[in-house]
Parts: sequence; structure tokens; C-alpha cells
Amino acid sequence: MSRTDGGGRQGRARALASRLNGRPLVLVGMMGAGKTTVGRRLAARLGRQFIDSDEEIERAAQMSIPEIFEQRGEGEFRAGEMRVIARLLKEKDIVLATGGGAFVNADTRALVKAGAVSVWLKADLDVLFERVSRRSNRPLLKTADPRGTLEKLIEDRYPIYAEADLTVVSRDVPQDNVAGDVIVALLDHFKKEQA
Ligand SMILES: Nc1ncnc2c1ncn2[C@@H]1O[C@H](COP(=O)(O)OP(=O)(O)O)[C@@H](O)[C@H]1O
Ligand SMILES: O=C(O)C1=C[C@@H](OP(=O)(O)O)[C@@H](O)[C@H](O)C1
Ligand SMILES: [Mg+2]
Repeated sequence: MSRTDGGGRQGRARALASRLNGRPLVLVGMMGAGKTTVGRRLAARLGRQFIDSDEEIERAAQMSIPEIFEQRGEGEFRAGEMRVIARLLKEKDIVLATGGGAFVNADTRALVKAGAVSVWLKADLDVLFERVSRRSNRPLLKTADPRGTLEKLIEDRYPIYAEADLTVVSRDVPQDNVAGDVIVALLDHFKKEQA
């Protein structure tokens, strides 16, 4: 990478930091969109702390997400998810990756909309299915037809994710490039907001 590229990157990160003024950046979207992995890259590029709400919930409950769903049920998971996100939104200068269902919950969505800048990482069914098929840690997809389940979730959730402040396509390119796409899209968003 040339010196100019490095300067451009840093310049964009600084410009964005000033626009955000400490406000949390929150990633929303389907399972497999890349919220956790792209979010980590994004935080590194912006010099922000990265937090994943699923990891926070697992730490608080001392159980894995599949165990929480199995032993406590989805209702309790969603209530815990909202509490954890409400607490995390009080932090400054963070990138927060949420679980795919968090923004779908009306109360959690209201908290995110009020206290953060939200980005929908969007990907289509084929891309998502290929990615989630790599691991079996998503209890909602433990059905007879996981692809059909994912398709139905997309149908239900896309209109809700569209309420995020902006949308970035999670392309099948290195995750650092997707993080770069998010930074460019955010700067563009703030420019438009100012115009
Ligand atoms: N842009 C990308 N290109 C290729 N693979 C990706 C990309 N983003 C994420 N992945 C992979 O997809 C899987 C799910 O990513 P993850 O970050 O856990 O998604 P989420 O948190 O949105 O469910 C992981 O194996 C990750 O490495
Ligand atoms: O879409 C969902 O409802 C869920 C997504 C998961 O997080 P990721 O989106 O990070 O996979 C996790 O919170 C849980 O399995 C439920
Ligand atoms: Mg995740």
C-alpha cells in the first residue's frame, strides 16, 4: 500500500470520528452478514473499541447462545439482548455488532435509533446461506430446512433492517474491504445530511 493510500485511510477515519462525535456505530442485519467479523475490522480502522452483543450476553449468562436458547428460550434471550444493548449504548466510541434479531425487536430498535448510527450490512440468501453453513452455532437455523428458514427470516426482516440509517452491501471480498465500504458510505451519508 502506498503512503497516499495510508494517508487517505487515516484521513477518512479522522473525518468520520469527527462526524460521529463519540456516537456508537451499530451494525445490524441477518446472520452471516458479517456484523461480528466486519465490525471487528471496522473498529480497528476507526481506533474504536469493538463489542459484540452476543459475546456480552454469553459472558453475562456464562452460557453459549445455543445453550441460552435451549435452557431459557428465545423470549429470555431477547430480553437479555435488549438489556445488554441498552447498557452498551451508553459507551462512547464503540463499534457494536448486534445479533441478527436485535434490531427486529421494536424496543431494542428504538434504543439503537435514538442512541447510535446504525448500518445494515446487507447480503442475499445465497451468500448468507453459504456463510452460516460454515458453523452450527445459530439455534434459529436448527430446522429441517435451514435454507427455507433463512429465506423466511429475510422476507420478514429486510423491511425492518431498512430502517437503519444506511445500508452497505456485505460483498464477498476480504472483510477489511467491506469495513472500508462502511466508512465510505458513512462519510457519504453525513455529507448528504449536511447538504
Ligand atoms: N465479506 C465477507 N466475505 C466472505 N466471508 C465473510 C464476509 N463477512 C463475513 N464472512 C464470513 O461469514 C461468516 C459469518 O460472519 P459473521 O461476522 O459471524 O456474521 P454475523 O455476525 O453477521 O452473523 C464467518 O465465517 C465470516 O468469516
Ligand atoms: O438472527 C438472529 O435472531 C440471531 C442471530 C445470532 O447472531 P448473528 O447475527 O451474529 O449470527 C444470535 O444472536 C442468535 O443466534 C439469534
Ligand atoms: Mg455475529
